Amino acid sequence: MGNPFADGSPAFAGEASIHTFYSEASWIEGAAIDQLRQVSQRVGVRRIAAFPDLHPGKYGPVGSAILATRLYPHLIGNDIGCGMSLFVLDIPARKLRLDKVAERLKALEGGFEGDAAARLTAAGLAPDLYPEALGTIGGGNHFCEVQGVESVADTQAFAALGLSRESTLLLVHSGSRALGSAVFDTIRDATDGLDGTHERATRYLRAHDAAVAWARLNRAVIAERAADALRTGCRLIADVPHNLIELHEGAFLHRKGAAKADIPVVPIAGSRDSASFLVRPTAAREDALFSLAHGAGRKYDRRSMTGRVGQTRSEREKLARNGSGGLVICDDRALLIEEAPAAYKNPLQVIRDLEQSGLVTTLATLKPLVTFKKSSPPDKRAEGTKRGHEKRRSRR
Ligand SMILES: Nc1nc2c(ncn2[C@@H]2O[C@H](COP(=O)(O)O)[C@@H](O)[C@H]2O)c(=O)[nH]1
Ligand SMILES: [Mn+2]
Repeated sequence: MGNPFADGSPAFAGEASIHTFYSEASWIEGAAIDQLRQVSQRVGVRRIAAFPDLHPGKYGPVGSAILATRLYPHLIGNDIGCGMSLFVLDIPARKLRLDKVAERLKALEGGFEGDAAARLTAAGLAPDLYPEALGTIGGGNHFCEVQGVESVADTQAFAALGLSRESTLLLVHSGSRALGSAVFDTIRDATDGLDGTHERATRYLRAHDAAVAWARLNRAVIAERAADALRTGCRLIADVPHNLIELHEGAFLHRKGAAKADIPVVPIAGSRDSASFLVRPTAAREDALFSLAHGAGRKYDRRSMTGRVGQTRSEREKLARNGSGGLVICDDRALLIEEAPAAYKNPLQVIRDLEQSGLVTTLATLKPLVTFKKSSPPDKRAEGTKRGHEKRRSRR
């Protein structure tokens, strides 16, 4: 894999500088580098930071932060506000029986039975803003994962967060569900981006901000539901969105699969069969556009996973477990294959590159114990989304 920007120095293509934070050892697809170049040549794009989880996306590079004087909703796509929230559960890992945890987490399959409208209102959102979807994980690679602590690199900093080797963590990856898609639908024709002063841009940004807040609340409700199912409590350690737009020095900072790094600690996901990490962003890094890798990043796209793994029954059975005895709950065979650990890059290399670039120090390495992935048949998924859109449209 060619890596023309491996030294971390800016390369210029068009007007924009591209800073990369990955080494030659990282797996970077040529198609992702092509996307970086294309974005760098777009009107108003000033600076780009690209991380070791970089991979090609539908509308642009995933694993990158892009500063532009023009607004590009397509760089973010439909899952506005998607992110990772890390919680600590009020139960030590040694007390967990994984088969029981797996059984109980199946409660996440259904909808949230609490007062969604009240939760939305309390979060400053309209009570009728997709209450039916609140607290649900969604498909794709969204997940809710119970994790143990594999090792602690900075005991003091870890303890300051109220965490120890004994802790049980819960990592929730989800976004704004059908709300984000509906917001994106309103702007889908704006493939050349928008002038930020235009009224359409203002309207999009208002709806975008609501979707970001909705996604954050969604992760919190998912965590509460998981903790309830496990008959315990939970406390937030960090909520870190990785698909969003923020204002930065009068320009638009687009993060697509790039974690916000201007917060104290950031979870970086691996896969359901590899380590995830809790890191501390080192300092305000303007060159990295105050961002970090958000995960391992895809090595193979979903479609190309079919045929690569899960060919035999025993291979499929293996996919429902991880290498260290952890469990995976996913009754959708296609999803199990599309999201197999082999679909992802090596998260250790991602962390090595971030550390070597001076962007993070690692606090702890976390290991997957039970991974819950939402799985409803594809026809139901499409139906749910369509229904959501129609409902919103009729309200407008
Ligand atoms: N700990 C786990 N990490 C996972 C799992 N499935 C995917 N992943 C990681 O999350 C990011 C999310 O990517 P996004 O672009 O869709 O936001 C991905 O890069 C993987 O590293 C899992 O089951 N457990
Ligand atoms: Mn995501």
